Amino acid sequence: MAPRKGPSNRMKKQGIPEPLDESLVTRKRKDAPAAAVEERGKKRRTAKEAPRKDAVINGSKGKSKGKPVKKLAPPPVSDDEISDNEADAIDDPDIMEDPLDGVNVTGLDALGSASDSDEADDDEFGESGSDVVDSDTEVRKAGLWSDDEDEDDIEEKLTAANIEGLSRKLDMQKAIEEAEAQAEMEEAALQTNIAERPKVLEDEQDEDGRPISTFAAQDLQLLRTRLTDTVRVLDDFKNLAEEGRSRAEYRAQMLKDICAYYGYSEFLADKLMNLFPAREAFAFFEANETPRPIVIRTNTLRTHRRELAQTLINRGVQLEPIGKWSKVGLQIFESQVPLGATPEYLAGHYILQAASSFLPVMALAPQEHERVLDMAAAPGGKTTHIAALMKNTGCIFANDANKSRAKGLIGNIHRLGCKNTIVCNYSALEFPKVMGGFDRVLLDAPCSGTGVIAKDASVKTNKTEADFMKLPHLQKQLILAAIDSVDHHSKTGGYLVYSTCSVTVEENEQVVQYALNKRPNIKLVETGLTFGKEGFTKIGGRIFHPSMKMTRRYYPHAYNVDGFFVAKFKKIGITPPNAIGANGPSTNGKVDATQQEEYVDKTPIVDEDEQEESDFGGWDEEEDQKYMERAQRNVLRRKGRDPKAVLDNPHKKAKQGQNGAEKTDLKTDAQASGERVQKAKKADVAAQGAKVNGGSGKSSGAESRPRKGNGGREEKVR
Ligand SMILES: C[S@@+](CC[C@H](N)C(=O)[O-])C[C@H]1O[C@@H](n2cnc3c(N)ncnc32)[C@H](O)[C@@H]1O
Repeated sequence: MAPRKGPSNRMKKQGIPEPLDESLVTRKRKDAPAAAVEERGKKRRTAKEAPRKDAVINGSKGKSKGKPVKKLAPPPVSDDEISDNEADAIDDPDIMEDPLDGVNVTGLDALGSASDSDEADDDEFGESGSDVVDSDTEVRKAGLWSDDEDEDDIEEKLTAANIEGLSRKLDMQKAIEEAEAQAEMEEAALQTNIAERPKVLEDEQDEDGRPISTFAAQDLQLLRTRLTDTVRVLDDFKNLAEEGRSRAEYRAQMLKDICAYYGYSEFLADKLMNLFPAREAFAFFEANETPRPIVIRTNTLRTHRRELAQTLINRGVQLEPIGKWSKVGLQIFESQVPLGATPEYLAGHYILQAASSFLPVMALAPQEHERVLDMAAAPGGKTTHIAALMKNTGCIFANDANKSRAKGLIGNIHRLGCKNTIVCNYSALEFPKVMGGFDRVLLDAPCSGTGVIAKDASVKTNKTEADFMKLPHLQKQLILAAIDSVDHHSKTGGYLVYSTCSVTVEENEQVVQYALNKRPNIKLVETGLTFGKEGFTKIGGRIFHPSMKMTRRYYPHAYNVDGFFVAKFKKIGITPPNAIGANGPSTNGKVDATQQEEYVDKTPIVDEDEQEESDFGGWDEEEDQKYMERAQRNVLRRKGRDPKAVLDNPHKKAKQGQNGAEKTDLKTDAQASGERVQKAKKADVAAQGAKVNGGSGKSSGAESRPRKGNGGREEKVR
């Protein structure tokens, strides 16, 4: 892969960033005009020309001066290379696939302290670990290497070994400061050049009433200027908007420019823009243009973080602890060796894992000797973290529906020395039927990957309305299966963590709300994570349960981590008999009298037709319907047909089947593929049911067996 141009976000310490400052924007689209490239080149040259501050670091000025900058190592071998056909719809946020690029720098802020459960005994860097970002040597030494005076010599050596990276860090800091100053000047000039109310909107409009742009989309500089102006206006509409112009017009302009500048489909850009105020939305899109830092997680089953850091530094890796919030993460600034092929990597001392992927496991907080289910586990970043936290005790069932990915999972489990883990290959929808009664369940759900666009830019254009119907539908089914796999009687646990690497409301709050609606026997609890934004309780006309505040959202522009969502539930009782779906722990020997009375429906959840509404209910079904209809109208419009004329056509209506299903070609792509998925799923479930039952082809019997606690009466099985 060609090296990235311009400084990378990887060099930034993970932490809460400065308020949006356009000067910090360093990376534009690859097709940016030559002027922009030239400008970046200048900045890089500035960085090189900036005087080094080696002496400030450790008094050994000149040590690294003149030392040829070695060619960087090839990209780390991804732990996720088995990912193949899943790539489209299912994103794996965990494994860093990008090559190391260029010099890496800048300060990390601690985002909070690691919870006790986060391998507390591995805190070799001490409390001051995060202070090492400071260029002051003394702080660095004390914080990074040890409090142990006997090890002064080693510390000295290590500090020297890391010196080149630190020196570059200072260079880069200086370059950034200069770039900031320059941008401030530009901004000031811009402010004086433009009228008080910037002229952003064109007078001409298209047939939809949207402004027509007078310059070509490839005029990126102009586009960017208009974008920042529009953001400014939306930020201070009262004072900056042109007279007679509405907020909607500015928003439409911004949407158009976001699509042109960053290359998003209008559909996705709109969805993402709706999550934030204009300024923050801009910061989000901007952050998606730069990769996140390379991070490795120390495998505490094999080594300690300090030991690992020492070894890697000796190999020419520049690194730092990730921040106070994790005691096992190391941020890599630069490496002379391929991180996916070092002896330590091969010996399983670490795994390349995105920082935000630590979070769901930290929230899960698995305890020693517990029984844990990781429902969608491949390639195993989180499973192996769970195993480490459990110190290889208890038992983890690591499941993934994708066989080839499950093979990679096995590879990682072996490499990292997890001995308490059993790998299985079911659709997680089957899980209450396969087995249940888990102390804790992690559902790191398949998702659209809108949190990892920096890693996979194809998400910008390849996600459709259909995806945002199919995926939430699957996620809703999975979360019910997950809940029903938890043992609410667990003495130590009874928890479920739901996570995605997506930032959309449909895949997060809506799924959580759905679970709360369908399972009154669960409640949201605090995640225990020390940073992260609260989940939405209200957005775009949707209202969620107040406890949604306890869920956590992570954004690239806010924390320099992949976009992520984490929710933690506690199961507080049996699933009531009228609940939709399954509930059925009985295989761990923990069945008691109460459970005997429990409604046990081990049927995989394949349909949601019969769902009742609740206080917050109604929105899921109606909402889905609304989207379906909108999608249908859009498809017709795209085909150049008038949706009103077609959809209200009595002839078409007459063609509808008895159940109201559309039998004409009016079905949207979304509907058609949704149905195909349902059919395939049913077939798959049937086949897997056969597999579970020894390949006899018979069902488990759950479908025909009278339900317990129901007076022998047959429950309706979907
Ligand atoms: C986000 S990735 C999981 C990443 C993993 N937890 C980790 O930390 O390495 C989602 C996974 O869900 C799996 N998956 C998709 N549908 C599934 C289903 N119905 N049952 C189980 N796993 C499924 C995919 O194969 C994919 O590996």
